Amino acid sequence: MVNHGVPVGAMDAMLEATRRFHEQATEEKKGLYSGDGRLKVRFTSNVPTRESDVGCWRDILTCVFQDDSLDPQILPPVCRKEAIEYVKQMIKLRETMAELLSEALGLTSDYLSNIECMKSEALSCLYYPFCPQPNLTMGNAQHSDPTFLTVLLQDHKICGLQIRHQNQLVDVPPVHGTLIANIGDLMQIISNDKFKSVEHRVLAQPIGPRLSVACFFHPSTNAISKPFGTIKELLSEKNPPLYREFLVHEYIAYYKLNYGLIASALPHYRL
Ligand SMILES: O=C(O)CCC(=O)C(=O)O
Ligand SMILES: [Fe+2]
Repeated sequence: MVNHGVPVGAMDAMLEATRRFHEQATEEKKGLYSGDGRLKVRFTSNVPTRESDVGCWRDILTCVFQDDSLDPQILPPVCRKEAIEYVKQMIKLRETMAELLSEALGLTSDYLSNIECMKSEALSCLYYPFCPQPNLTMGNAQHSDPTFLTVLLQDHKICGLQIRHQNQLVDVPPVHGTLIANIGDLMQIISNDKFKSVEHRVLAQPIGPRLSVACFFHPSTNAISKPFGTIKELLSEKNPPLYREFLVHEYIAYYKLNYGLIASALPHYRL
């Protein structure tokens, strides 16, 4: 868990703003309801569209800050100020994390920043309502994130998040004022398995609502159009690439198509 100076006030305000958005009347939210992943701001709910889809017990407000920016006017007024401030803090944290992760890989500290693999943020403001039959569903099916890095802010009153550790699912009890940094699949690929993405899930529960805000870091517009592959500097005769090159949007499309059916798209890209 890390917190490099993100004010606790900005974190609490973001969770409260998430609650405010979701607890509005349906009339207020329905204009943003859409399954069109190209929209920068959209509201989605638990509606599987195919028979094989896994439905999850939660609603999501997604706000995409492509290249670190988003027109404030399209953000819902009930959470506009808080989301802008929170993303500002996430960008600062991203800069620190990019340096630390570059150095941990034995690269120059500006390496990950230069390849712009985390230069955009998709803020996912999650609301898991009270569930009357929690044994029949999940809050979030088991998965690893198809991102480079995820910074997760979770409700400090209600548990539910579990990660897979040594083949067992273990609870991650929330601690007020802390954030969780999860390596995503795409970082695992470019680091040639030096960093490992973490599988996790969220239980549906007979208490609620549980709130969380995930900040998914993905590439800049410039970087996202080209294929990514293992960082060349990490390769040698003894360390051949373990994965084939990938286009980020293809990776995400494969992940979405199989959400809930497989935990990770990594094996699909393994050489
Ligand atoms: O709500 C949480 O704590 C986790 C959410 C999550 O894993 C995701 O949205 O990818
Ligand atoms: Fe996740």
